[in-house]
Order: sequence, then structure tokens, then C-alpha cells
Amino acid sequence: MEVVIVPDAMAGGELIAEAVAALLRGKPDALLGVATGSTPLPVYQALAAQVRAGSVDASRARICQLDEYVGLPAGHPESYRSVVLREVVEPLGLGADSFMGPDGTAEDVPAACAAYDSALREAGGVDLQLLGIGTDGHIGFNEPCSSLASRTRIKTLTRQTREDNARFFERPEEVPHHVITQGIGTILEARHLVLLATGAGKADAVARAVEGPLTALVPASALQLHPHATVVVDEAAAAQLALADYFRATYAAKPHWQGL
Ligand SMILES: N[C@@H]1[C@@H](O)[C@H](O)[C@@H](COP(=O)(O)O)O[C@@H]1O
Repeated sequence: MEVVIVPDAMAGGELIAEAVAALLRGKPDALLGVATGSTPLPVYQALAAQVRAGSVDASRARICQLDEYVGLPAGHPESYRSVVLREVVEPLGLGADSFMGPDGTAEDVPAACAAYDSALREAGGVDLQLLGIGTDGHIGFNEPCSSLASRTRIKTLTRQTREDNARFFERPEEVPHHVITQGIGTILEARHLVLLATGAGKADAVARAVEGPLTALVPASALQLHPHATVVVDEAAAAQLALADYFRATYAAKPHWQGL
């Protein structure tokens, strides 16, 4: 696992956007797994700016969702489908046909989960999966004690996650209890995992994920199993990392051509 400590969220966004751009230059139809929440927004803004500036062509990129609420009406502005279309697909100048995600409105939820897991494989697998981290260490919506081998399935949100996400809804009780999320086993199949965490509120979760034991109690610790996992953190989110100085020195000495 590589840990990169950046000065702030903007710098993290630019660094990851450059990694995505480099991927697209080599593989124009790469499948990019995107995360929701506030943290990845600087990545999407920086990538859209690169597209506008002509430094990368994203016109053949394919986008896939990490997770989705169950039961929000189709077109609800806070469904993750709506969020990804608004924050990623449209700013990159892509159409809805470049985009895939689990169907949170399906009557048969298990079938929708299995269909999405298969669709990701049939699409050739995710090239780069961007991840955030929940304050309880979740990735996607894999809450603590999710199986490390899990596939895309329905999960029940913890009270903490519902409270954390209440800011996106008019009333806290509107946050759905259930979600569909790529499983941890599914996420681990992506060729490159890039987790971005910013702010002091994530420092504990980051330290447990990066330096703590591999445990289902901290789902993000599963990144320790992946051969190409990058964790990008700002100074505030890095505050509890015992090896921060080592991570800084390693990145400072890294040959530029290696990228992330
Ligand atoms: N399902 C999403 C996660 O993918 C995201 O990482 C997390 C943190 O969001 P934020 O970046 O807003 O803290 O929120 C939600 O739970």
C-alpha cells in the first residue's frame, strides 16, 4: 500500500485526477469506479478541468458506481445515480450510456445486486476504483463486520453512517436504511484502488485502515490485501499515522515516472 500525504483536499484532487488522466491516455475506454460523498468532489472538478483544457480526452471513458441507496424514487437528487450523473458524467461531457450502476429501485434487490456484479465483470473489470472512507472505516457502504469476501449485496446502514449522510437530505429520517454496495471482494477486483480521505474527522479511520490489523471491523483495512492500493490523505487525515514521516520520505523519493 502506498500512502501519499498531501497539503490539502485540492492537492489530493489534482494528484488523483492526474492519475486518472494518465490511465485514460493509455486506455481511453478505461472503466472508472467512482465514489460519492463530499471527499472525491475535488477529483472530479480537477478531472473536468483537465478535459476542458484539452490535456486529456475522456470521451470514451466508462463510469461505474460503487453503491446506491435502496428505495429512493427514480430521479431523486440524492440517489447516487443522480449524484454521479451530476458530479462526474455530465462535467466530463459523457452521456448516460457511458455509465452503469446498481438499480436501487429494483423490486428484486438480490437479483439487481447479482446483475451488477456480473455487469462489472462483463465490462472487463474496473480499472481504477476511487474510494472514500466512512468515519467508521467503511468503504462503499460496507459497514463494519462486512465479509472481506463479500460481493455486491444489500446492507443496512449504521446509525453513524445515516447521521453522517443526513446533511444531504432535508430531514434526517429521509436517509434510507438500506443500500446496495459493491462487496469488499468485488472492490478488491479493481486493478487499482485509490482511497482519498481529508479532514480530521477521518484521521482515526485512516490510521485503523492503514496501520491497524486487517479486520472486517474496519472494512477499509481490506486495502492491505490489494497489490495496488493508494491512500491519499491530507495533513489532517494523516494526523494519527505513526509512519507519517516514512510515507512522506518514500513519496518524496519516488521516481516521477511511476505515477501513483
Ligand atoms: N457510500 C459513501 C462512501 O462511498 C463515502 O466514502 C462515505 C464518506 O463520505 P464523505 O466523503 O462525504 O465523508 O460516504 C458514503 O457512505
